[in-house]
Amino acid sequence: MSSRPHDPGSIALRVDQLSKCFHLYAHPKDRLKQAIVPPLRRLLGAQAGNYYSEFWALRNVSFELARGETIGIVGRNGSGKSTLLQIICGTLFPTTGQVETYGRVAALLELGSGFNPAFTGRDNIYLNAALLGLTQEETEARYDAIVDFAGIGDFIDQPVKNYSSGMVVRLGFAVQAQIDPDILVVDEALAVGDAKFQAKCFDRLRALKEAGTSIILVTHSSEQIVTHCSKALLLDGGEVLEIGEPRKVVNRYLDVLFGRERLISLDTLPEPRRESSAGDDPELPVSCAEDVFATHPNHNPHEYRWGDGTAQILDFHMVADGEEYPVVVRSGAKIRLTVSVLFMRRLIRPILGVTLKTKEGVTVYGANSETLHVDAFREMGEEDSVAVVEIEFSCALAGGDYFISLGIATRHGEEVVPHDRRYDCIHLIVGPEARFTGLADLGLKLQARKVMHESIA
Ligand SMILES: Nc1ncnc2c1ncn2[C@@H]1O[C@H](COP(=O)(O)OP(=O)(O)OP(=O)(O)O)[C@@H](O)[C@H]1O
Repeated sequence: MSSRPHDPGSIALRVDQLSKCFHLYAHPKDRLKQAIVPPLRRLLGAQAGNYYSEFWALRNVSFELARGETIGIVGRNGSGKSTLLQIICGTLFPTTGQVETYGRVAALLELGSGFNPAFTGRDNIYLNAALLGLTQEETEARYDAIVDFAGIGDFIDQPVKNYSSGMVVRLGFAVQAQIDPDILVVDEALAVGDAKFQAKCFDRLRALKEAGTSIILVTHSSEQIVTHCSKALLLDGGEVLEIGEPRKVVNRYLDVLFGRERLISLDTLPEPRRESSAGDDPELPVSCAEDVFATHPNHNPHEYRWGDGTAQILDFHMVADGEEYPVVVRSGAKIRLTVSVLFMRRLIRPILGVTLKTKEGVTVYGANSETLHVDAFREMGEEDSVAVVEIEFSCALAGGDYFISLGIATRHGEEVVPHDRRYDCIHLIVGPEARFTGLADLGLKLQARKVMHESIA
């Protein structure tokens, strides 16, 4: 681990081939044996065995972070996120590999990290700031801003042990974020604060980023990753599974969380059998025999598709205000989507899901045939049959780009088995709309009436 005051160009952090091995002891006494026996045996020239088993929490992790860049780190519980952060912050040593940081590193790692519970909030501010390398004068200059940001009122003169967990996080974030660090590490701690405080923290993170601070954000929230990060890294079993564009990494993370991992990719999905008993019905706007999904204008060529292929979403037809496959949709238009699903094998109680997201990946709406209690769809799934599904919704959205995802899955107990997931497969462009601001049209009604002075009297 090395920390340098000047950055070579624009790099704030370089993690190179980082690995961390923990020694696990089956019994506490094995730790003592390990400290004594192997060194003795080696001294006597004998072969020395070990009393522990090795556990690699991180393996060959490499990435770089530029100045002003925000990286989101995601992964299941136990995937190695905290271990990585601790090594970056210098509180844990790597087994092999290197971390180079350029400038002052501040970290909000866990509740109250760095706080002495017996001291008051005020004392802890000075203590923490000193640990982060600030002089007494520098801390005094920032003191009011820190207290103001934390917003914990008179509690600032109480010992930290009397604080609620939310108050500890507030003070912790206030100190770390007001000292203008070069690298700020935020580990899930923000999840403890209330929504208003979280919004305030993200405003502060935005200001820091603009001033050149690089941020490492560990969170289980996919939305935070796509909204706040310029890139993301997915850890699984201590290894980097994916790094790059946040939306892509988050999609992969969702696979890992909900889908047992990607089973069959788009390129290797088995060809639908053309002799499907359903055949093609000229009365239907969608094909029931061939996968022609990608031939339509609204198809997104960058869709992310995976599943085990035992059911396949073959085709879609979209109409908005009577126009087929519209280039631009009017805000408020009625959209009708017809989708065909081919069951290659018998599936019990299939579920069809629909999600609509902004281009940044924020979910606007999501529902499926189970949550909507569409009993008719539960009965589908006979081998070689095709289900044709009609979906209708009102496009009450602000102008902009949106993506629709479709998915077909079944449930085996708690586990969801994905058969064909087509993330972001349909691109929807909503035309500009001046009636409202924000994301969705809630149909707000505003009425006014004039009340004359006489009628008040
Ligand atoms: N000191 C330790 N000794 C032994 N094993 C450890 C130690 N610290 C962490 N581990 C193990 O290393 C793995 C990675 O742990 P880590 O806390 O980094 O995961 P994480 O991704 O942060 O998980 P979470 O999302 O639950 O916080 C886990 O299997 C954990 O049990």
